[in-house]
Parts: sequence; C-alpha cells; structure tokens
Amino acid sequence: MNAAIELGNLVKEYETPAGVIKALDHLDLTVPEGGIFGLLGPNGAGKSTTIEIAVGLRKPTSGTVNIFDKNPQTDSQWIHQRVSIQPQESTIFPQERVGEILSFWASLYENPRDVDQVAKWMGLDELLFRKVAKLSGGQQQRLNVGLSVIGRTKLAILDEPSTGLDVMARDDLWKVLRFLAKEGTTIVLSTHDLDEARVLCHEVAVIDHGRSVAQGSPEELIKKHARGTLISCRVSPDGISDLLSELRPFGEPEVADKTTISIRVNRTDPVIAVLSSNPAVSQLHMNEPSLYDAFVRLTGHDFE
Ligand SMILES: Nc1ncnc2c1ncn2[C@@H]1O[C@H](COP(=O)(O)OP(=O)(O)OP(=O)(O)O)[C@@H](O)[C@H]1O
Repeated sequence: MNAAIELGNLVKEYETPAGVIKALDHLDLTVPEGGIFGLLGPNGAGKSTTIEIAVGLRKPTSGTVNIFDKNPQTDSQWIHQRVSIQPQESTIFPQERVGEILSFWASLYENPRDVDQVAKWMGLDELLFRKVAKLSGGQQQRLNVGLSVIGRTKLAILDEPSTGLDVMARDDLWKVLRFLAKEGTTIVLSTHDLDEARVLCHEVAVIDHGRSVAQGSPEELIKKHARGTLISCRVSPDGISDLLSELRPFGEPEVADKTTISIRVNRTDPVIAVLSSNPAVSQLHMNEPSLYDAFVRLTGHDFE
C-alpha cells in the first residue's frame, strides 16, 4: 500500500525563554493512502506539530518527512495542489462574505470543487452572503472544514473538525468525510474525541508525549490493548459472599460500597447467566471495552 505521509524518527524542539520544549520525540508515523486516519492524543501530545511538519509549515529539528514521496520543504508547489489543511481561523477575513472566501480559496487550486456544492455539504448554502464576523462559532468551524475540502486535494488534513458542532452538524460532517474518503481523498483528522475516532476512522495512531505509541484500526487497538467488558451490578448485602464465590471462576470480582460488585471479563455470556439467575442481584450494567481504555493502558495515564 502506498503511503500518503511517512514520518521517520522526527524530533522537534521549540526554543522558548523558559528552555527547550521537546514536542516530538523520535516520532514514526505512516499514514496509508485512502481512508480516514485519526491522530489521537491529549492536549500537548504533539499532533499539531506533527501535522505542521508533515505539510511543510514547520521544519523538524531532525528526522525525515515524505508526503506522497515528496519532500514538503523542496516540493511545496506540488504539495500545495494536492494537500489541504484546515485553517484554524477563518475570522482572519472577518469582513468578507462566506461565498467570497470559498470562491477565493477555490481559486488557489487547479481543479477545485464547486462552491455551491461545498456550501451545501457544510450547511452554509443559506449563508453565502453573510460576513464571516457574523457567523456563530459552529458556522465558522463548518466554513473552516469547507475550505479544507474545496481544493479537491488528494489529502485533506483536519484539526478537530467537529469541535463546536451540534450533533446534527457533526453527523452531516461525518457523512461528507465518508463520502470524500469513498471518492478517494485521504483524510487525516486530529481529534480528542475517541468515540468519533472509533466510528469514523479506518486507522488511528495514538500520540503521547511526542511519540506514536500505537497504530492500527480502532477495533484492533481495543482488542489488543483494552481490558475486557466491565460488568457491574447491585447486590443485597446478604447475597454478596455467595455471589463472589460464583463469580471467581470467571475473573476477579471486586466489591465497592458494600453493595456493588464488578468484574471484568472477555466472555460476558456465562457471567450474565450467573447474575441474571441470582435473586440478590439488581441493576446490571455493562461497559464494553473502549478506545479510551486502550489509550489508558497504552500510555499509563488518563486522556486529559
Ligand atoms: N510554537 C511553539 N513554541 C513553543 N512550544 C510549542 C509551540 N507549539 C507547540 N508547543 C509545545 O509543544 C508541545 C506539543 O504541542 P502541539 O500543539 O503539537 O500538541 P497537540 O497535540 O496538537 O495539542 P492540542 O491538542 O492542545 O492542540 C506542547 O508542549 C506545546 O506547548
């Protein structure tokens, strides 16, 4: 499979008055061509620095960068026509109208998409004559995403695209991203939202402290790194000791607050059978293995 982005042993150090900050610490990353790829990591993990170096906006301190086998530092014109990046702030043009900005952005590309089509995708078709300064936060965000896809580039890089969107707008955005991926655009999105990554991304890389600590499909990472399903229930105090004995063959049940028992298991059916036939048990809950749990197990800390 061809790679859209290949980063090898990347180091990035920022010199600051307070000292050197190592934002990337020998980071390796390969983004395959096609599909939706997620960069997952908490604040300060190094996602934006990675993206900025990949597209040539920043130079690495050391390491190699290839984007469609080109070097962003020397092939910038070639890359500009094939790679788009979501602007963080469309409010740099506060007095321009939505339609004007979309048209201007489209004019920077050789084979752009139709402005009306993109406006419709992003729910901006009724707002083409509105000044950017008058847009709500969510509308500005939709404009930012619209700008990143209007160039019909081979690769579109989006930074937290669903931030500030309501659930309906987010669902519409996901439809557009899936459509673009199906059409052949490679999409990279940086996100804090692990549920979004799970439903949308074909593959993800977990970035932590400037390194890529794991890469694979969300389901692969969950299978490999997350613990099993957490089953918990309420138990009347006189039933606790018998229930603990019944559960021990399946794992290590734990008691909390003297009335709650929880157990983590890979196979849920036998445990559910035990719990549902026990009259002392009520309020059964199941927490499926999650990308969040995989993240915590991979990094040893919370996703904060
Ligand atoms: N221009 C800069 N000058 C100095 N330090 C920087 C600069 N840009 C980023 N950093 C630092 O580098 C580290 C990585 O930051 P980066 O913005 O790449 O992370 P991120 O994963 O994108 O975070 P977020 O999700 O908050 O955007 C952080 O410690 C950050 O404070």
